[in-house]
This record gives sequence, C-alpha cells and structure tokens, in this order.
Amino acid sequence: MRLVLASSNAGKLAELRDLLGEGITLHAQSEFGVTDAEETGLSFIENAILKARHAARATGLPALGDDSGLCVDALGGAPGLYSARYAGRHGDSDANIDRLLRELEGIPDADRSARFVCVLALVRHPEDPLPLIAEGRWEGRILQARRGQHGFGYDPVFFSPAHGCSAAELPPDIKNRDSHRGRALKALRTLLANTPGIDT
Ligand SMILES: O=P(O)(O)OP(=O)(O)OP(=O)(O)OC[C@H]1O[C@@H](n2cnc3c(O)ncnc32)[C@H](O)[C@@H]1O
Ligand SMILES: [Mg+2]
Repeated sequence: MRLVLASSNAGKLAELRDLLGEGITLHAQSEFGVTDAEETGLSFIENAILKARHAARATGLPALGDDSGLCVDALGGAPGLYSARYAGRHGDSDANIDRLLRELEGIPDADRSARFVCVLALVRHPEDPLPLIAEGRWEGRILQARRGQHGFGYDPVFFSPAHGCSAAELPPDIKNRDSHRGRALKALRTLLANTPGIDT
C-alpha cells in the first residue's frame, strides 16, 4: 500500500517509517510539493483528519495525518494543540522548550505531570466518510532541564517514569515501542487488519 504522510515533521516521518515497516510505502508529502494544511481544528482528532484530507486531495493517494502534542497539567493542558508553535515560531523546538521551562519555573517535580498525545487519521480518499482513527498517550513529567540527544521536539524535557529517563535518552526502537506514536500506530495496525478493502 502506498500512503502519503501528511506531515512536514522529519522526526515523525522517521518514526512512522520505522513503525509502519515494509507492508506500507510511506511518502513524505514534501515529495509531492504539498504545503502544510491550516490546523484550524479544536482537537487533535480534527487536525489529524484535516491534514490527511489535505494531503489526499493534493496527491490522489490515501493519506495518514498525525496530530500530536504535549499536554502539561500545571498549564491546563498547554501547549497541547499549539505545541509546535508554543514560543511563536513553528517547529522551533529549542524556543518551545525554553518557554515551557520558563512557564514551569518553581513548580516542584510532583506537580509537573504531563502526557504526550498522538492521534493518527488515515483516509482512503479526500472525502472518506470513515477515516481510521487511532490515539496513543504517554504519561510522564517535565524535567527541570534538558537530558539526552535522541528523538525530537520536547523529548529532552519529557521524563518517562516507566523508563527512568527522558524520551531523548531512549534509543529510537524503545521510544517507538512505548511512545504515544508507537501506541497509536499499534492501534492503527489493528484497525487496518480488521478493515476490509485496505491491503497492507
Ligand atoms: O503538523 P505536522 O506537519 O505533522 O508537523 P508539526 O511538527 O507541526 O506537528 P504537530 O502540529 O502535530 O505538532 C506536534 C508538536 O508536538 C511535538 N511532538 C510531537 N510528537 C513528539 C515526540 O514524539 N517527541 C517530542 N515532541 C513531540 C512536536 O515537536 C511539535 O512541536
Ligand atoms: Mg503541525
């Protein structure tokens, strides 16, 4: 199955390519010159569907949208949907992390709980009335300072109690097994296996 990934995030593309494996050939939307969709949704689900439909329309291929983000309890769930542009410039992870650490200054570890959320939406064509939707979450807390070199985005400040380290200290295969994206993709694979008419 050929699929276009409705994302311009290289970190996501690398992880989803590893996770999808051989059955599915994943094309980055940039290969078709597709520009980013306007993320006007008020939920991760709406944005994931909107991105997938946009890429399916532009390429004529089935499309996979990934809308994800970091939700911090002490910030009422922020940065959430706005994780990519939390500091004002889209995709500037360093500035985003700096702002996050500033907002949490003085907050003790016990009150820095957070979770990563990833929603995947697969549409067979732009008007698909039944997109396949899968969600994954990863519970953790925000560190006081960056740790680790792996991954992307907020990984250096996301501490996973289940692993005893930050997401950026995890080797890619362990992160892919246990992360919000890994969990969402596992759920999507189950949906795909039980959906007639989609060959993977
Ligand atoms: O919309 P697309 O083109 O997919 O790319 P994007 O980077 O804008 O992606 P989102 O709108 O879904 O925003 C996701 C934000 O959450 C962050 N994020 C998502 N998954 C992450 C992960 O596994 N590790 C660290 N940060 C992550 C990422 O850095 C972005 O800042
Ligand atoms: Mg985005």
